[in-house]
Amino acid sequence: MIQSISSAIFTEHRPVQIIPSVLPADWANMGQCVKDLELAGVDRIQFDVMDGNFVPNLTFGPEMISACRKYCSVPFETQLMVSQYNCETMLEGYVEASKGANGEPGVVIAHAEANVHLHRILGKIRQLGGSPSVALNPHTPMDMVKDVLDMVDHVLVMTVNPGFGGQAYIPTMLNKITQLRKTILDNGYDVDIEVDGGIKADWSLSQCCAAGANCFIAGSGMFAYPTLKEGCDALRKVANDAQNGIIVEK
Ligand SMILES: O=C(CO)[C@@H](O)[C@H](O)COP(=O)(O)O
Repeated sequence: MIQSISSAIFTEHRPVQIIPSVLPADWANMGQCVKDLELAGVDRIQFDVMDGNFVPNLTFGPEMISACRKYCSVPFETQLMVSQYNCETMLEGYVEASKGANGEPGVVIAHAEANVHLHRILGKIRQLGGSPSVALNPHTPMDMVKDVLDMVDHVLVMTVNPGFGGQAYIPTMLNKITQLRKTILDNGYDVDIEVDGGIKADWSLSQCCAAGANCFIAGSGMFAYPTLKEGCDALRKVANDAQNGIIVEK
C-alpha cells in the first residue's frame, strides 16, 4: 500500500463520521452489539432495512430497531432498502425507531429509485421528526437528486449494489461523489455525503473522502478487526489523514 501526500480536492471539510452497519453483527445479541459499538467510539449506527422486494434480502423492522434503543445513546440511522409501498406505509415507524435517546431526529434514508414521489417522502420524514437522507444505487446519476438537495441532511452514495454485506467496493462511484460535493458547495447546501458498501480502512475510504464524502458506513470493514475499537480507530485515521491530504493510493 503506497501512501502519497497530495491535496484533497475540497478544502472545506465536514466532520468525519464513522458509521457501522450492523449486518455482520450477532443478530441474537443486537442489544449488546450496539452497546459495544458505542463504547468503540462510533458516531452513529446504521440498520440496513431490507424488504425482500426492493432488494433480495430481508432484515429489520422498526420494532427490532426500537428494541435496541435502550442499550445505547449513539444516534441511529435506517436505510430503507424497501419498495415504495413499504416506505410509505411504514415510514412513521422507522422515523420513530431512528430517533435518539432523547427524541432527537435520527437519520432516515429513502432510496431515490424506490420512490416515485421522493420529494413528498423526504418532506414527510422531516415533518415526522426525522433527519431526511436520500440514497443512490450505483447506476443512478446524481442528477436524480439535484432537485431535492435543499431538503436533505445527507446523500448516501451506494458503492455496492444494495442487498448484501461483504461485497466489493465499486471505485467508479468517485466521480458521482465529486460532482455531488461540488453541487452542494456551489449551492451553499448543508449536506453530508455518506458512502456505503465495501468501505475499508484503505484506499476505498481514503479516495471517497478525498472526493468529498465525510460519512463512512462500514460493515465487514469494521467487524473484521479483533476489536470494534480497532476497527473504528482504523477507519477514522484513514479519513482524518485524507482530510489532511494524505491519500492512500490503490
Ligand atoms: O447497504 C448495504 C448493503 O445493502 C451496506 O450497508 C452493507 O451492508 C455494508 O456492508 P459492507 O459492504 O461494509 O460489508
